[in-house]
Amino acid sequence: METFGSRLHRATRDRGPLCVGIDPHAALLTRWGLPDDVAGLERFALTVVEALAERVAVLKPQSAFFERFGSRGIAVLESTIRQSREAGALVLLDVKRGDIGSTMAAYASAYLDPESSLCADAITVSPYLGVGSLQPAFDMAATHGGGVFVLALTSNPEGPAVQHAVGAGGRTVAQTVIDEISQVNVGADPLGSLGLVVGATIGDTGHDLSKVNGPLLAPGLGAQGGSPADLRAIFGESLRNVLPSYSREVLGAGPGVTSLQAAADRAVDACRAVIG
Ligand SMILES: O=c1ccn([C@@H]2O[C@H](COP(=O)(O)O)[C@@H](O)[C@H]2O)c(=O)[nH]1
Repeated sequence: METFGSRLHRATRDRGPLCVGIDPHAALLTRWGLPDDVAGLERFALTVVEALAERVAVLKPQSAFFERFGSRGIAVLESTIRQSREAGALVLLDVKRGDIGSTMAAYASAYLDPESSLCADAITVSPYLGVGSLQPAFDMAATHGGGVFVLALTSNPEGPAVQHAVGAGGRTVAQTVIDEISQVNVGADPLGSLGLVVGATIGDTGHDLSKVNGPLLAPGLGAQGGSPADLRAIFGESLRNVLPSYSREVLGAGPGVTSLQAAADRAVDACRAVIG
């Protein structure tokens, strides 16, 4: 079985280093001329899939925008995941789960077990209950060739108050998360399957990402003010492992399929110019 790290490495080599978020904001539905209801949600999500799933390496549905429509929104999320994967994109479900280990095992079944209708290639998780509490998700990912992206240095301005706090050992909370994930990825080739989320807006914080040997998801590009040029200062020599992520910047080009494709092409070209 091919690991997620290997599949992601191949996808970004073949399609370019780009993740596009599927974030059906109410404002975007309106801008696309769609109703803010389940029918609008479905049209929006499946238009993005039609435009981009055969084109970009990774699609990242934001679960919150589907959950807000209840069970019918979840049904749209299921079909969005399934159709994206069938068309060849890797699906990173941005769901930011994190809980005590026994509950985490249920989340892992929901999102990383191929038997589940919500199974994605990878998910985002929060390490706030301790990186060790995420072990059931790491185990499920390893068993089925999935991936897990752990929040480390998030793109929002509130993040540093927690993530830059220094613990008893003199390391920041974020560096502790980075180091624990780095240990799991030791020796993985070409890339580990455990990734980190490091925002494109954070600037040079002095955190050491050099040993991660796993994918570094960089949200915050475009709408939040980050640009591909900012990635160099944040990631330094780890730049080759960065997966830049845009949502509103690309989605704002819709509803036309060709306009969405052109926006994604512009984004991947800008990222390639920095990452290679
Ligand atoms: O640190 C983080 C972690 C996740 N996100 C998510 O990425 C997208 C960003 O959307 P844009 O429209 O490109 O701003 C969104 O789903 C966030 O929940 C993040 O922004 N920062």
